[in-house]
Amino acid sequence: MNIGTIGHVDHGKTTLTAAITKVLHEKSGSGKFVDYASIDKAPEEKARGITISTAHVEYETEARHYAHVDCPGHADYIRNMITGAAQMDGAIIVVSATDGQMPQTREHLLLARQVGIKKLVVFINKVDQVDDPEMLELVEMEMRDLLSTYGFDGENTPITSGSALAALEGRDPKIGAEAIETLMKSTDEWLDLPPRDLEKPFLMPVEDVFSISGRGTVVTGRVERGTITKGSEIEIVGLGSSMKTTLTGIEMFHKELDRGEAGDNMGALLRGVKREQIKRGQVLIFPGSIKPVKKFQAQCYILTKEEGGRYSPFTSGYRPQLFIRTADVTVSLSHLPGTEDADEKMVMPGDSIEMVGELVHDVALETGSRFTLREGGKTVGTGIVTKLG
Ligand SMILES: Nc1nc2c(ncn2[C@@H]2O[C@H](COP(=O)(O)OP(=O)(O)OP(=O)(O)O)[C@@H](O)[C@H]2O)c(=O)[nH]1
Ligand SMILES: [Mg+2]
Repeated sequence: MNIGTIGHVDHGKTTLTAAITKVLHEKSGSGKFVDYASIDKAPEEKARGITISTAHVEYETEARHYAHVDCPGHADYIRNMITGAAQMDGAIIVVSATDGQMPQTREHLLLARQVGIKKLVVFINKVDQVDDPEMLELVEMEMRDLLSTYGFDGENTPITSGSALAALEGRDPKIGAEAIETLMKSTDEWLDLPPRDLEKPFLMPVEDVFSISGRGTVVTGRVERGTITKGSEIEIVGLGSSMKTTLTGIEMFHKELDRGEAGDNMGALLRGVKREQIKRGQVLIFPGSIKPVKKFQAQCYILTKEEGGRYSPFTSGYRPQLFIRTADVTVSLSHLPGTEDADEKMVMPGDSIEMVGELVHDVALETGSRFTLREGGKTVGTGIVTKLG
């Protein structure tokens, strides 16, 4: 399962990450201890044209194997969560007992919600610095309220209090190692495993279309999710046209097969479809599983000029190209309904902002779909769909 630490700057995300690897390693001998310094000098990676620093560590409880992401700074969290550079199926939100919730606590919760994280666990950190038990209760109560405000189950979300630093330094086991064990037990029990790609409805983006004489039309692409068998009904949607047909053949590496699945590069032979009726950018799907749309809302991150993005701000009506899977369609971006001074309000490079998008052709989008915005051959932003229509 993919998880990560999120929360306000300095609240102890990296210390906690190191502490988890230490406590779990010492408890069972599995995994390996990754110290603070090696997590904090996170390597850079490139996702959707944006450079992000993310540290990946792995550890194991009795129940699960976790791949865990920790980012060095707030901007990296924003970019990571919007681009999905490192996916999180669940998260540990870290909040310092000395400060309580802070602006980035709220911002990360909102983003977590928008990227489709359904459940979180809470770690109230630095309890070694708080003597007043009422203070802890207050932080906990406020966190429950805040979780509910952002659409999580505030009432039942497990909250663990402890000290990541004590655990890392091997002292005060009650607030140290034992608290980490309680926290990990709560992640095992509360966070749900995501559905595997294979279990989702079939989807394959159209990369190329060929006409093979005597056989018909073949579409090539990489299956994004689900499985498909020869003879299945499928639907081809997006870019202004949609139709149903039968998949009469599956070909991989010049071999005829009966079945294809997520990750496969395949050629799909389609019954009664002409080459001109299909184009790159459409998707083959399990019939009815996605309705293509023109209008949507999305949380967008606009690159700074240092990141290779725009030098200047833009206003409502800005029209970059939206790239998703193999599709490339012009989109008009505007502020959400009800935004004050929506006509003049500027979006600056470096902003993370929710906007309305209107595409010139419909595209197979879902909440959680990720896309890139480009202009004049360079990436200017990235986004994740939060709402359709
Ligand atoms: N007293 C005390 N200090 C802690 C505890 N956990 C972390 N700290 C200290 O708090 C500071 C920030 O910890 P980090 O783990 O770097 O915090 P972070 O959330 O990763 O910070 P950023 O990545 O910069 O957002 C460091 O000086 C830690 O040693 C704790 O349980 N008790
Ligand atoms: Mg950190």
